[in-house]
Amino acid sequence: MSENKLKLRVAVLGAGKMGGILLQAFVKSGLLDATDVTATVLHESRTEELSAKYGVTVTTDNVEAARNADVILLGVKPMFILSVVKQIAPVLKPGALLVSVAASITTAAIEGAAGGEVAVIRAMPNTPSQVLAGVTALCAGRFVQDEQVAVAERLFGAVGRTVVVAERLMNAVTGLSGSGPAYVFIMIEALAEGGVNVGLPRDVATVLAAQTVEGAAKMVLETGLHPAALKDMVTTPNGTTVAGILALEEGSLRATLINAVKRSAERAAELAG
Ligand SMILES: NC(=O)C1=CN([C@@H]2O[C@H](COP(=O)(O)OP(=O)(O)OC[C@H]3O[C@@H](n4cnc5c(N)ncnc54)[C@H](OP(=O)(O)O)[C@@H]3O)[C@@H](O)[C@H]2O)C=CC1
Ligand SMILES: O=C(O)[C@@H]1CCC=N1
Repeated sequence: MSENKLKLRVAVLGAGKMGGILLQAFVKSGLLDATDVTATVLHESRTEELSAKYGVTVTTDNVEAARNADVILLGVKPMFILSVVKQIAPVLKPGALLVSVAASITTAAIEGAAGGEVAVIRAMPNTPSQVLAGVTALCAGRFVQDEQVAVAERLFGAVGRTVVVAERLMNAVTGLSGSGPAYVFIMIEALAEGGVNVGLPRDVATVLAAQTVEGAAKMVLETGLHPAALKDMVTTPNGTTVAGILALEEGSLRATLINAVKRSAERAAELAG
């Protein structure tokens, strides 16, 4: 594993839900040593508990955390990101790479806040990174070298899949895979509820629902077949599945999911201000 390590110092500024998941996953995947990672949060009262939880130093001092870092992962909410970048700009090492996971905020806005020719990569990861099954879209700002894109691909590649997209597509990515785990959790919860409704114990129903979602997703990714072709393989003429599909169509599941992605992407565009 050690030959696969990334020997870089990483500061995670804003180790909340997404930042915390990523830093733990980078260490869990073996890519980073915990000793090479520092993290910050806003509230001093949380630092001790989070240091113990994450196994890395956690403080409230963004400037000290950023000072020696090769990669600075910005995990604060979109509305705070530019003020954090302005705060750390004076201490950035030459060649330091800023990686923002904030929805909506452009690389140009972050470059502007940094006040110079700073390398900025915008990333949109998702929470399944916690179990190394995430997917992250990346796009590079104007001052990013190819090797820095490769570093970001190694970081996020260690916790799932990566895709590189044009920056104008990042809000669309946010609407699909950034927010998407929440939609799927709701679907799993609802499928399990359906199982309970027809007599299954809840724990069994939840395992059946979650494993069915994982298995179906794997078939799409591993066979390369169109999802509709895989759906047809399940659907026996005059059988049970087509009866269930009729209920889905009556409930407009497709239109509802299409709308969910659209509304989330629109909200990402709105948050950019
Ligand atoms: N949650 C998700 O699934 C995803 C989130 N994102 C992006 O990740 C970012 C964070 O979202 P999320 O993790 O959900 O939110 P959280 O509120 O869980 O995390 C934000 C963290 O930032 C910390 N923070 C706030 N201000 C500062 C500051 N000035 N300096 C240092 N740390 C600070 C907070 O500290 P404290 O804990 O003390 O309050 C908190 O830990 C957002 O920009 C979001 O768009 C991207 C992809 C997916
Ligand atoms: O809800 C949000 O704004 C963040 C961005 C993508 C997922 N969570």
